[in-house]
Amino acid sequence: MDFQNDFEMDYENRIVDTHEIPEDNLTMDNDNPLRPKTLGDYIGQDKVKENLKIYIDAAMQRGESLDHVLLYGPPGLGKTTLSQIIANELGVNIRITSGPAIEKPGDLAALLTNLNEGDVLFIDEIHRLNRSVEEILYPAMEDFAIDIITGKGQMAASYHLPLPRFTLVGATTRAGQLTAPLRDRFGVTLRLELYSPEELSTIITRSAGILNVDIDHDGALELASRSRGTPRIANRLLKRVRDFAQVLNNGKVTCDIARTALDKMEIDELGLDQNDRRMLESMIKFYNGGPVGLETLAAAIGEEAVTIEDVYEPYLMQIGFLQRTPRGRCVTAEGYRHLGYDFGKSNNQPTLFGNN
Ligand SMILES: Nc1ncnc2c1ncn2[C@@H]1O[C@H](COP(=O)(O)OP(=O)(O)OP(=O)(O)O)[C@@H](O)[C@H]1O
Ligand SMILES: [Mg+2]
Repeated sequence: MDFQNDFEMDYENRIVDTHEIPEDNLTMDNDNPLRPKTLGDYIGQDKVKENLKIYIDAAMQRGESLDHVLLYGPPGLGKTTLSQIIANELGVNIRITSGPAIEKPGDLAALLTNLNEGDVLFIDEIHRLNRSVEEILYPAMEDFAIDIITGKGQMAASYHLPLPRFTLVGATTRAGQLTAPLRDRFGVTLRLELYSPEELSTIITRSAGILNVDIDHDGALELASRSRGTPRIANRLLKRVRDFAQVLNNGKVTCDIARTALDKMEIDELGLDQNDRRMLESMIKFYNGGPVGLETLAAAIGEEAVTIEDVYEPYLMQIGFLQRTPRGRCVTAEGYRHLGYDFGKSNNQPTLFGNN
């Protein structure tokens, strides 16, 4: 069966991709004005905020550094933002790096020895640290010290280097890929959830205020309900819809304008774009709705398995269109209906032109 080409997708310009793209940051210095700076400005994630506030207050009252914090959840939900808020609330500096950027143990040693007492070291994609670097991190996190070995053979010498008491904030989309020794060294583990449309509409209204965009309540809610539970997408859609509003409606974003713009961008009323629909459709047409294994599915639609897991699945599962079973992924009856197919019928043809 040669359907590979039919299902090649346009990933490069996928507006609902949850990963960061340069235009998400409005300024070159990475100081995105849409990023809330305090816990009070950070919308949603109430459980996470409540707990974090207590840990931060307690640490500050004792005059100690905050325990190491692990943040996990799908891309674009606010892990980087939250790490900056943590440093801000603690009144300390933050150093930002990522797992793949730290290549050698020496790179990490340099970062650690340059920290001040109480500082936050943020390591994004911490599941991608290499082994030799990770091993330096264990004693650094636990004993606030590292052992550095210089020279070789008889000339080798080991130095025990004490470090300031710092707070490591690690972020990952996949907590399951962290090694057990690393995971165990975090005192606080917080899981970020997809946002509700109401929360996203508050985020959109706040961002619109910062960007000077005139948007009404229904316009914000319409954008919110198509943002896949993800603030990064909500902000991105707002910027695109602003252009339509400017040309078609004197700059005012209403429900109608939001709808027109999103329809033109082929993002349906639930936030699914062509890629989501094609993935579900290929599962229905070629695998009878599943179960189909992740790798098979990835090959069929010409996409990486990790992207399917990180980007497509969290939202499709959240809205109940996709299920993960031990034998593979399945499209649910709801998913069939949304795409306009009959559930439980083989050799499926769309009943109508779909529901969208
Ligand atoms: N709770 C929130 N309230 C308001 N805006 C938010 C919130 N969370 C995230 N944002 C906005 O969403 C954007 C993306 O957030 P952020 O970069 O922190 O995501 P992330 O979880 O670090 O993603 P990644 O996993 O891709 O690094 C930010 O620029 C910010 O404007
Ligand atoms: Mg980030």
